Amino acid sequence: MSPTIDTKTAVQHDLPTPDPESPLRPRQPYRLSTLCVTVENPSMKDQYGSSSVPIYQSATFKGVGNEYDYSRSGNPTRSHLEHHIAKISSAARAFAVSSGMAALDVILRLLKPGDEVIAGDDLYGGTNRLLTFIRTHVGVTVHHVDTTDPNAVIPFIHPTKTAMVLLESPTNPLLKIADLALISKEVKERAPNAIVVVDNTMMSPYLQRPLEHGADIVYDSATKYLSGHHDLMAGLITCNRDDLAKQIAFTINSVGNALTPIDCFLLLRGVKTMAVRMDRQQTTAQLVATYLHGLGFKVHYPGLPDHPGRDIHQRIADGNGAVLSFETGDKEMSEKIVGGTRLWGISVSFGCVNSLISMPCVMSHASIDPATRAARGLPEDLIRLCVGIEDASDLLDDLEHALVDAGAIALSAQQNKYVRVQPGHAALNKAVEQLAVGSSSQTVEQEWFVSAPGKVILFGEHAVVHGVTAIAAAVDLRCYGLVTPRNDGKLSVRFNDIDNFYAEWDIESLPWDASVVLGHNERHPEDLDQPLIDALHTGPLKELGVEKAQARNAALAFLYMYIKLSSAQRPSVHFAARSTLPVGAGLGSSASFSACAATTLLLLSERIVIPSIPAPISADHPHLSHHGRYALERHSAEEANRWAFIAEKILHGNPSGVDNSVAVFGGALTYNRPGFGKPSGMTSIQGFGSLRFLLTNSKVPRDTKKLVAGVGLMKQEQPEVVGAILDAIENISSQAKRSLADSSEFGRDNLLRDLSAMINQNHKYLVSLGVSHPSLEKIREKTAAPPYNLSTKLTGAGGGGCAVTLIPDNFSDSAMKDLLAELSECGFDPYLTSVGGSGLGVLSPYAEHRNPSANSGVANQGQVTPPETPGEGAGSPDLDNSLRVSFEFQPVSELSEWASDLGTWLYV
Ligand SMILES: Nc1ncnc2c1ncn2[C@@H]1O[C@H](COP(=O)(O)OP(=O)(O)OP(=O)(O)O)[C@@H](O)[C@H]1O
Ligand SMILES: C[C@@](O)(CCO)CC(=O)[O-]
Repeated sequence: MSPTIDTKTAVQHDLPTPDPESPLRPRQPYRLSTLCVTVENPSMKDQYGSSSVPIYQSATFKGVGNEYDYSRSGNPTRSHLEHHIAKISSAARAFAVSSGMAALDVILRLLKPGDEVIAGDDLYGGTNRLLTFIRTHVGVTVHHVDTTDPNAVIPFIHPTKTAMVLLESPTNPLLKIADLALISKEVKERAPNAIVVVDNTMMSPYLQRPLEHGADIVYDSATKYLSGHHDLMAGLITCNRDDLAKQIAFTINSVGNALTPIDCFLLLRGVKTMAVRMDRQQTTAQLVATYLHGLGFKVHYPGLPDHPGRDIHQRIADGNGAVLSFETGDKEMSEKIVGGTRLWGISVSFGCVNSLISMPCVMSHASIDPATRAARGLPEDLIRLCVGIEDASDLLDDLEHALVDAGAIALSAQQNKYVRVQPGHAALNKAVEQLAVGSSSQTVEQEWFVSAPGKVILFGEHAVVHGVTAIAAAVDLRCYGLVTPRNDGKLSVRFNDIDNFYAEWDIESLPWDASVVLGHNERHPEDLDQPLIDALHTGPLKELGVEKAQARNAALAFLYMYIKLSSAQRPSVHFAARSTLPVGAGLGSSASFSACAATTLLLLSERIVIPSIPAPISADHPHLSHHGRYALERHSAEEANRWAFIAEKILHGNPSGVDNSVAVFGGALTYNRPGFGKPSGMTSIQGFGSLRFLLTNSKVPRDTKKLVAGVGLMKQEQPEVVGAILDAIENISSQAKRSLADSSEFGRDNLLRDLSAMINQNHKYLVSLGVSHPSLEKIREKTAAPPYNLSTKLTGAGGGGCAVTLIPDNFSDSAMKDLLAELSECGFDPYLTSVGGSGLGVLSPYAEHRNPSANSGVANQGQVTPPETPGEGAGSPDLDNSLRVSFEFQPVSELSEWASDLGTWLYV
């Protein structure tokens, strides 16, 4: 028969040491976190077995000679609490009073006139105030000494006069450590009648139990960690000595400051979660202390390796607590930081589940006069942080914002992190970010060369703006972006493809003040910063007339991102963009331009970084597999895509995001815009790469922004008609997605036949949306005519631009030649393209990856014209080694080959 456990007997076992279950396997005493949550008092069983201690909200109790008669003297809820507190404090007796100060008051009433008290010099302001009162009103002498140094205490210990030594460890707010054990021992030896009293509020019994280290009385402001929610005031006194307990009980009863029943209940409830709260709070406190310390602030926290007294603390306490303080070196700056946080509440006190920030000298310690504060080494600029249970990242983020806003830290481009701004430079704040060697903009040493593909949309253009699935793929035509240092305080751009446009600006003349500054890790909000756009139009772009709309828009997108991404460094650079794509022809030139501009600026501001070169697996194993594909990290690609989308918003008005996603991620994908109540994002399609397409540029200029807006208006005016068209296009995209996914089962011929039919169908719907053009219809007509019999649709925004024609596998070379000739005769530009290639790429910055034999100089020297604008590029320190001239003057037909010859490209 298996042994049965007599639960009734088990329940009656007193805590914390239940009887052993067997002599061979003795049970351990419960750990403190178990004790905290286990509120049981075997001698006070509840008559109904209530799970939580009832509130005996009664001033009096009936009867004579019973245990309770009047709540000032005793109350059952309070007895429960006191029993529980004694249990978790290694104490024989505990008393609950109305506040921490009430607890100290009760303790100080043990003193008589003529007694001497030794107290710390870094005490809580309230403690200090009460000590001053008893000094002046009771005739007690108080010696304030540095209790963190036992040698400073010893000379003040008088064998008969010293009646009390008042200690606190760690001290508040400087977190100084007192060796409670050593001082208790010294006091006992030198003044046997003196009592050692410890204020344990900073630690709570969970982390430190000074009675175990020789203290006679310990008190806690239970308003702090014990209750944990700043919803009650309470003080606790614990001791192991009967004589002291009797006197304390007498005082509490006489004075009438015992804790009320409801507060006893709340406090008991709080204590149950104390261990989990404190664990979380001190873990985060360690992170915060490490963060501030890493920035270069003087931080006071026993968890830091260089904290004085750390070893002593570790011997006495079980943790470092959740209060820390740090110095900024400037009181005004500290005030700004304290006022600048949102999550950290400005409040006195500590120990709450919510994080608090304060300046002790103007708040909790304001009752100590400034001279005394100075004498005790309490810095006026000290900020105290009391860490709560919020998400650590949110707390750090909030603090970082406040530090940045107050000018206490600034972004270091070299180190790619925030660093402390030395006090005195604080007033420069924003300017500090611009501080550079010799000029207000930062010196840049490196060139960055990037590229991104254009795209062809096979199904779903326009409809994708309104939530329909689009299917698109990267084409083998790309935009290239090159950023070159100038270092003369100027910023310049050249857009070769747009009338060889060139402009330059003094960096300081840019409208910095119009921009809402983003933190280093902060995302751009969904909406564009319209005041910045307006300021760019009326400022740096003012000179450009309406006829330069294309260049104006491209410059606007670039300057907008430059201001948003570079406000900390303001690098003096030249940005050049060139494309092998036709600009404004529906092949996503704007998205690939946007991806290039965004990526160069992200690299310059070090918001994205190129991963270090992996060690070769073996001498003959190449560093980079897949021709550099997947060498750029996913999160860098996502960041580049987010910023490319911002630029697209400037260029396009209401982009769906499909173009920039293809420009960054490459390949072929289905794309759904978020915000339409269905799954959004992209999925890659494998079968697309084998398809052949002919792209024919009608060369009819059009404006994507206007075309997209036109469809939007039509949808507003005829919601049902447009809604039905959108549904039909969704059907086509979904079917195409399935066919492409199943192409192996489905059969190649069937796939091509189906796709052809869907291309024709999709085009018809685009015609009904009003985005075709006679030139596009002519291309369709030519390609559909015998002997070609091909299917063609507009691609991209339509209204002109390009048409895409699907080329079946069996389409002969001679037919292709004829078709190309025919289209060219009509004045169109046909391109045979392959799709599904790489997305965003960065020319590897590592010397090992550069091709030493590459002709980085100008191809076909004879054809090259040197820069026309006098002085243009004068700021470039080292044009000989720069790619700039070669890049800008390379014939477009050779651009792609020249770029790939330069070295290894790292792709998304
Ligand atoms: N190489 C480039 N240099 C500078 N700006 C460029 C370049 N390529 C594109 N742009 C900018 O993008 C604009 C073209 O965007 P638009 O959306 O009209 O065409 P697209 O992106 O080629 O077509 P779609 O969006 O239909 O695919 C240009 O007017 C210019 O502002
Ligand atoms: C017309 C459109 O669908 C494609 C432009 O290339 C617009 C967009 O998706 O942003």
